[in-house]
Amino acid sequence: MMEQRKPISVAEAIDRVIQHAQLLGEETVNLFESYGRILAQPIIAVHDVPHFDRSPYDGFAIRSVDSVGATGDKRIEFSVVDHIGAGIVSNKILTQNEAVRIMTGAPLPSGADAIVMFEQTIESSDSFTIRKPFDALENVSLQGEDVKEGEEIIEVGSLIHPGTVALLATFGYDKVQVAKQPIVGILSTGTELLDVSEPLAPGKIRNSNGPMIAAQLARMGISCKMFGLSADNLEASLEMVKSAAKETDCLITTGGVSVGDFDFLPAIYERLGAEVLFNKVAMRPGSVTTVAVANGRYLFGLSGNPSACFTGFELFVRPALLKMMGADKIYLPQTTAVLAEDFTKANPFSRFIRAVYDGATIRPAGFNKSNAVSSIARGNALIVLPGGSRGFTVGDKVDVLLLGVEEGTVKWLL
Ligand SMILES: Nc1nc2c(c(=O)[nH]1)N[C@H]1C(S)=C(S)[C@@H](COP(=O)(O)OP(=O)(O)OC[C@H]3O[C@@H](n4cnc5c(N)ncnc54)[C@H](O)[C@@H]3O)O[C@H]1N2
Ligand code: MOO
Ligand SMILES: [Mg+2]
Repeated sequence: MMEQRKPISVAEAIDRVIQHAQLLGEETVNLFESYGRILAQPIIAVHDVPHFDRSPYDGFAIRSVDSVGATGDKRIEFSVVDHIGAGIVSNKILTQNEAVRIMTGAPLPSGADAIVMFEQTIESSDSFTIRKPFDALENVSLQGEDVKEGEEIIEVGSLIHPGTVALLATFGYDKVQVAKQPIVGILSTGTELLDVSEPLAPGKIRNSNGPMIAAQLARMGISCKMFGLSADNLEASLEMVKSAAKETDCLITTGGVSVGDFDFLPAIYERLGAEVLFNKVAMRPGSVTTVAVANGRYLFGLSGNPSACFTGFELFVRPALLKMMGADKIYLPQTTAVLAEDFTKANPFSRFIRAVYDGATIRPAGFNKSNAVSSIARGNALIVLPGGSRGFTVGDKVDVLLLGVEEGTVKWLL
């Protein structure tokens, strides 16, 4: 008789998965290769930024005391004693009514404490006049105004994005300590599967899950080992899973996890002596998603149905891999949006609907069954409807999970 599987909630399933994440350790990479990695050391300011007082404008550096009393009728004149651009240090010490012609980014000369913009002067050959007094430190970019030495600016576990790279460069990190990345394998099971380049044949379909998961990993900056295809044969699949698992921290299989006569993953987990964390989740699609652990390695048994496979990756594989790298934000970004289309179907389980989100409203991305591939391609987000609900209509506020931000919008919205 067929085993009865007991569904657990999505939250419980995610919890069980991430509890088994083992940290992978650290490595050093070049700054130029650090984008997208997880920071393994905090960024602590090793000096003030900027580390000297500087001019934020093109103009003249003056002593503010010399500008006292300046008006439109009683302009005060300064004589220009030096001329510097960014990167040059003036060796002049300003005395009464002297000024240095100074460009944006250049250090304030000794004695100077204010900057007059070109636009605030009337210039002659070696002098200029001003029509208003300047306060001490007026128009000065002060040492440490951006960052103070010793400040912790970015925490361990942060994703390195272009701004992080700029900060690392500022402090002279040409090498960066980052978390090691997991070695992830992908094995697509199914006698019906053809390689992408093969011509269609009766009853056969091309393997779309394997390349899709490789791209989902690539979106996280993680590469993978492709173990190809495995026909539905218990002994052969068992050998492939065994040898692939040996080479990986995390092996993702697709297909063969349900209750069919040729669904061999449950038997494979048993033969491996793997601990099955769950084999039924109260969600659609992806209810048969199975996660097991053997010898400290993850075995993700994602459903063969493309939409279920996609969703299983985003909900379970993604946070597990991020946790292995010590990342601090392991879950998909969430928001709420207004439904732009009725969704009246009942939701006995939590439902994840591939959807198109435009920054305000959201609508299902077309044909939305578990076996759909077109809606994964059209969608950029997932609508999340709670189990036990039904009858959502236009205008209802719904929960949304965002899936990557590679793509922009068609229109400028502000
Ligand atoms: N009696 C029951 N039947 C089914 C149940 C159930 O509870 N009782 N669950 C259904 C649900 S829900 C899903 S989802 C599927 C899951 O099936 P498997 O994970 O075992 O996957 P397969 O049977 O191998 O394939 C399902 C489907 O997906 C296609 N497929 C498989 N691999 C790929 C691939 N790499 N690329 C593209 N498409 C793939 C495959 O041809 C099948 O059409 O089971 C239901 N049945
Ligand atoms: O696991 Mo199935 O995707 O619930 O449709
Ligand atoms: Mg099956």
